[in-house]
Amino acid sequence: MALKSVSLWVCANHSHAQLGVSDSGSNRSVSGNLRFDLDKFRKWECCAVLAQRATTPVEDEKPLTPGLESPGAADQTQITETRGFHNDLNSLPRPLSATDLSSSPNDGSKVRVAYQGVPGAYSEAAALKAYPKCETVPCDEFEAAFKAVELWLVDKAVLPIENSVGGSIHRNYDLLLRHRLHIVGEVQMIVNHCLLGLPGVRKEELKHVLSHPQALDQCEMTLNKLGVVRISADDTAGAAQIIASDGLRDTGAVASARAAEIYGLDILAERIQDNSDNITRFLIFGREPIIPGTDKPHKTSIVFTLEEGPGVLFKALAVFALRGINLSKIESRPQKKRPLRVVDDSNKGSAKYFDYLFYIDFEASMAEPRAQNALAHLQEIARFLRVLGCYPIDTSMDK
Ligand SMILES: O=C(O)C(=O)C[C@]1(C(=O)O)C=C[C@@H](O)C=C1
Repeated sequence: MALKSVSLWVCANHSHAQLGVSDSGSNRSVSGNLRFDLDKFRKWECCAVLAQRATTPVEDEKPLTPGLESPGAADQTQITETRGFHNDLNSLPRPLSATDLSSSPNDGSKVRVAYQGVPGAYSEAAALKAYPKCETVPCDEFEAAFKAVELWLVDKAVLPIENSVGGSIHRNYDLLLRHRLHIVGEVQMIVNHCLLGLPGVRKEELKHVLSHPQALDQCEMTLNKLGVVRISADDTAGAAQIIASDGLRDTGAVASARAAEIYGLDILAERIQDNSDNITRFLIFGREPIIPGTDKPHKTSIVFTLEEGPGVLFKALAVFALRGINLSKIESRPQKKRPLRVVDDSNKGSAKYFDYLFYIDFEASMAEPRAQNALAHLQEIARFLRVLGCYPIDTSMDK
């Protein structure tokens, strides 16, 4: 079976997306129209070209069946013939559909996913929740995970963005502006912290507790009762690893039950978080935006800045209220006198000064006209506006 290199391209046009496949082996290319209104999505998401490489067994190619996308698509499909094209319908590739454009199968079996921390970190568990069969790739810092995606070392990165007790993790919002990645999904997870110690150690013997600062904050009351000194670590599982490798008998770690298993520690106490509903929301970042649908509830994340003046924020928020769009998150961050390097569409960075950055998550898909109209309206008011991503809402916690 001959393996040939196939490159897939999508080019958003005014009222639809042009989509094509070129096959370097036979030097032929096929293009067609994807019946999907990408026009406004493209404008906001800057998805002028989505490119992806695939290696496809040529014998597996299926016949081209115009009209797969929706009734009436057949009359819009064009086939461009180049050298070596033969008129055998059975050997033609089938048209790509919007679902083909997500670069991975649903179980994530071919996906490499970066996360910050070491094995056993909650971020790794979040990556496995999003892509159950993925290969997880530990990174020492958030930024390393962003770079790993940009450099094609991994396919995705899963990073924490907010916690129901600790609030937002702004560092990751800042990194989003500095890197040209897109939010392609979210994962919500109940985080049940355990107190871990070396085998045989009792919790009364502990003088110090080591963990990620967010985890220490989430267990404040329990740790106060224990009267231990808190020490910050890069991540929860990293804390467990240090205790195991350094044999620290007077030090415990706040980490997951899985970290206890991996590093051979005892679980001295379970569910030690102050709030039993301790939920962390993680975002999945990818190189290309996903094509938003309307088949399931979607969320769109944006960041914008406004001119100084009375009522400007009120006007900005009204663009959503007027269209009945629910906001699930709003956050402002002072940026005064702090230049932010923002990467533009040409991938060049420039230092910009903003008074405040406003981050909003709203519950609508960019495929919906009301969302497109709201953003068109917002752009009239905003000095800077970027769509960070449009992605399906993780409803698994609601069940
Ligand atoms: O340290 C970990 O295990 C992480 O995945 C990081 C992190 C965070 O940054 O919020 C993730 C979930 C918990 O809220 C605590 C820590």
